[in-house]
Amino acid sequence: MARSDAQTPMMVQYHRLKAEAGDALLFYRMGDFFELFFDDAKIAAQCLDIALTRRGENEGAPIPMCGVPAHSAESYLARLIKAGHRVAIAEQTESPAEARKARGSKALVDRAIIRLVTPGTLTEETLLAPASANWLAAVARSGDEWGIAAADISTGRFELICCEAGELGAELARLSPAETIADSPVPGIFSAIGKGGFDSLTGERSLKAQFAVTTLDGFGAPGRAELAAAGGLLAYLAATQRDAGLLLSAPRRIARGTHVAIDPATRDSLEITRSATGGIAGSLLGEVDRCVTAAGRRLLAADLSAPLLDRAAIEARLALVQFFHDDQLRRENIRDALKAMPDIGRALGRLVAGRGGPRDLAQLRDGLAAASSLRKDLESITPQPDLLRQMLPLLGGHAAMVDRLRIALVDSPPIDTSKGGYIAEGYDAALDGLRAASLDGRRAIAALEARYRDATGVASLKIRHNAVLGYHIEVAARHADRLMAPDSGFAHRQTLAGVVRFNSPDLHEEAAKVVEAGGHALAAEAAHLEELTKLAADASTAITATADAIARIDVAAGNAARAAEGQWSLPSLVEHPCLEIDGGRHPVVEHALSDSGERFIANDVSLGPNDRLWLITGPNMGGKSTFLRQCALIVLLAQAGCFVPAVRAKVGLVDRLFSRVGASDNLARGRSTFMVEMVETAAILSQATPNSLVILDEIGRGTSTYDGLAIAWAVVEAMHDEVKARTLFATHYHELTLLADRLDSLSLHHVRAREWKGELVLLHEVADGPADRSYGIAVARLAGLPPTVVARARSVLTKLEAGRDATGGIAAGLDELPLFAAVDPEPVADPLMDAIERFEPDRMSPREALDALYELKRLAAERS
Ligand SMILES: Nc1ncnc2c1ncn2[C@@H]1O[C@H](COP(=O)(O)OP(=O)(O)OP(=O)(O)O)[C@@H](O)[C@H]1O
Repeated sequence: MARSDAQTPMMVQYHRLKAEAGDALLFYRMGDFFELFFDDAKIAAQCLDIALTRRGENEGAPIPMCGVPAHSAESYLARLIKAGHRVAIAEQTESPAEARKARGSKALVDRAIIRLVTPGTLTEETLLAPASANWLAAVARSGDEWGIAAADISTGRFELICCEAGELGAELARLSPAETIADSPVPGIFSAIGKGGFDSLTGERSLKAQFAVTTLDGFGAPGRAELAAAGGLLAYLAATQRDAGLLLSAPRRIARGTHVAIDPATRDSLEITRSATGGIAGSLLGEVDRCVTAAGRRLLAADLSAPLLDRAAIEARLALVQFFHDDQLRRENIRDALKAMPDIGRALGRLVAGRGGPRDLAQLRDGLAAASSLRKDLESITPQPDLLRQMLPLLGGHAAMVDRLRIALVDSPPIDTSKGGYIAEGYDAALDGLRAASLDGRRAIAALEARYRDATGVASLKIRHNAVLGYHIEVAARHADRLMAPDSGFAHRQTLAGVVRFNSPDLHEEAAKVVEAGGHALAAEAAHLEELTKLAADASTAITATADAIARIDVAAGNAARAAEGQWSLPSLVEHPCLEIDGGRHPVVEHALSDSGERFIANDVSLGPNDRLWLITGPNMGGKSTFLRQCALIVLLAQAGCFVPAVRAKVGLVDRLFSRVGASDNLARGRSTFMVEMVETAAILSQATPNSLVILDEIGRGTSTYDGLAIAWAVVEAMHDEVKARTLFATHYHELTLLADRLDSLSLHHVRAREWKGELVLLHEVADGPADRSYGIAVARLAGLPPTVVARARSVLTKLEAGRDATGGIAAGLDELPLFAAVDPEPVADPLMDAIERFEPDRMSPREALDALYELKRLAAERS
């Protein structure tokens, strides 16, 4: 793409803009199209499945080109962004006529990049998923602290988060950003490079400027890492949005300890907002969601992604759910009212970004009016839960704006604003006058048409309008002679196959009136649109608060509906570490079973200080994994402020939630399955606290039996003696049940099964005590393993069991092993210390001493 001397001025301009766009695809506006050239064209043509053509030459080679119509560019943009591209939009900043006037007849139209469209900076309805937040996250580091600044400019949410390196993954996983940026790649996190500004001083300055404040104390005095991240974020937003406005609420500082820490592996394993296959269907979110607004769905996803730690805050949410749960009629009335509400948060986002239109204003008008009547409905009900009482005032207060929008806008404004017609009659007398003049002119033109038909005797004569000729008279070619006569009063304009077009002084005069009045009317409407948009933007804080309150009511009413539908119950929360669930169910598995006409068996759990580790054995397919996960999901739902699928649940608040499945396939991350399992287990052992809930499903199964059992054994001991978290541990290693004799707070449980007339019956019931047998071969038979193989397996098993009985099995003597805590930790190899001990300075030449120094530096670097 090097420039050649023979480049046209247009190509020179193109290359300048492309250099500015960097790795973004350049949409280069040419008339009614956005064109892409060179490699950009090849990428876009393939991604969009559109024709790749050629245009002119560059250095002797044809230039690949493809284009998309400007009026439908959004749908193409959506596909490119979804495929992971960024797009720079280069618009014409003057009309061809202006260019000619300013710089001569051959002047090139000026173009400039007006916006960089990236996944994290979208505001258009067509580019966003209605039910998902669209976060842009900037990550920065200061010393040992990491900061995240995250903004969703489609609704204005803005968060600042401070965390340690180990928590960064969990915090980002909570947000699940559409785009993550940093000033250099962050290990373990896929991040694009931002546009600079990642330092705390810039961050402080930019925040103060953005919110027009002189101190950041009002924002909770963010630390250096958060400020640096905010600096990077605001610089990126400025670079991508250019001159567009920015909807940003004051930053909410997410203090440490606000949310239950849930790392990415646990999120995947519990399928919280996304199922293993990637969609919402089959996830917890999909199963809980009964919201009727998109904003409600976004809030519910955020709630489930970040369960709370503060009991009062959770109970406030629960009280609101109960308020709707207890009165079905009230709930359904409110949900009906909510259903009709437009997404005012996102409409506001578009308006503030300068990409909104009269339709967005109409959405504000209708949404804010509906919010105010919702307030009236709710106000009349007593008693009200605290959260509702706090939110009610936020639903109103927009009467003046609603009134103004009501009189200013037509009922349902057109999508295409280029022809006007969105400002209502009676709002502006001058506009009405212009419209009347334009209408009079058009009437006069219609009258002219009738007059000319009479005068010429051509009944098919028409007065038409097009972009090139404006108003003109058109007759079929065979009648043209009558108008061609020099004294006819008509002036010839154009002859086409079949028709001939004319002008006349009267028509010219009337047309000028119409065009002038129409142009002025359009300009007047545009001015009103701008003014009304500003009015909305100025009230953005209050409108956002209304949007948030509506979403919270929708989430609570939806959860109440879900609870009523599935007989879910109000959980009780306590501060001490316990977990008591009667009749708990796994909502997703229950749903799947009911679809196939089967019944889910509810199960109980009871963990407390003296019984905090349950070791669960039982056959494959017996329901161990389901039981483990349902316990975690019930805790998660409870702390998110939702009712839970159980008859009764008492939840001691959990600070961290961990869920690990042994040797799950994770080749995508480039590690062996067993390695992943061990890395994740190590993370739990180092991060879980006595207030955590840990779920370990067949840890240790990814290696040889001896190694696996040894690891599982040691992990159980460590969980019990050191970590002391509430733990559910499912295993096939029956040998682990020996631990029950030694570990006081460990108890044995199993999922029940029976063999009946040679058939295995899985009861899916969790009962006390160890499983009597593993039933592995019976399950294999159930799965259709050939009878010969099953028979052979049985005889091998009999032999193995005989050997086990004779020797005491692979765990023989393990119960006499001293406790984990009493075992000396394995000495850790330290090459640096080894080297220091090996060197003998008295025997070294200066050269050897220098080499030794270099080696020490190298070893020290490896260690850090
Ligand atoms: N409580 C239950 N009631 C009814 N059916 C259940 C229940 N729990 C599990 N199931 C059914 O059993 C299947 C297997 O459950 P799950 O995966 O939990 O078993 P598992 O014991 O963990 O098996 P494995 O040891 O092979 O991993 C589920 O897909 C579901 O269809």
